[in-house]
Amino acid sequence: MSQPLLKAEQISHGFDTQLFENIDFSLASTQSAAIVGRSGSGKSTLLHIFSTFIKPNGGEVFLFGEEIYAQPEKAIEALRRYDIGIIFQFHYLFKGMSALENIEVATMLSGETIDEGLLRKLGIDEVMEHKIGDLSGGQQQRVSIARVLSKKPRIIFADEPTGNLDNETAVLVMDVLMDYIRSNDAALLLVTHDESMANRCDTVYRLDEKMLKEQV
Ligand SMILES: Nc1ncnc2c1ncn2[C@@H]1O[C@H](COP(=O)(O)OP(=O)(O)OP(=O)(O)O)[C@@H](O)[C@H]1O
Repeated sequence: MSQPLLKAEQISHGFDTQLFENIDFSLASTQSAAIVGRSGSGKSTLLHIFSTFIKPNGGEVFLFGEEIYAQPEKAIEALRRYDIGIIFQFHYLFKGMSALENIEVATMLSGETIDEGLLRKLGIDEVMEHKIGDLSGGQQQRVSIARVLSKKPRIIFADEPTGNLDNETAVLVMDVLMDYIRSNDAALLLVTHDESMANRCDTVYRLDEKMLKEQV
């Protein structure tokens, strides 16, 4: 098998109390994985650790073969800009700008072009000229997903990407994410409370009692 895009070894972390200990994880290209678990178990924290945002108290995280937290901040910023796609609960769209301008910011920074087909698939092609502040929460969520995919990341980290969406739109967004990783040799790591979305991934892990266990 090819080298994993993401590999984590012996990850331990906590704030006031220890959240998890000695977690090993890996994800190869075209693979998808979901992390489920009760609220407060540390799923989002683990996702932040895997995606360059929190240096763990113990262990190492390798993205594309390089240990993230051993690299200078500039290299970490370049990873965020070009190679990883982040769909988090609070999507960082510029409210005063149009949907199109928001996506253009990402494509200009990464040197990619906007994929019109993707906008159509997400059902947002007709709201591209609208200001973000005039769109519904679900539309904003889909603009933020289009923005992430338009920069052609090699790995996508998503925290409740379908949280704001009705079931039909959630299914559509999962279809788009799955198509994307297959056709771009990318990978998807998802944190969700929605078991039906989790079950669409190749592997589902449960974070429980400080451990990450594959759910069978
Ligand atoms: N920066 C921080 N400083 C202190 N405590 C934090 C910080 N971030 C998270 N925590 C705490 O760590 C615990 C785990 O939080 P986290 O958001 O990772 O859980 P989660 O499993 O994703 O929860 P949910 O399913 O509700 O989103 C919580 O008790 C939270 O309050």
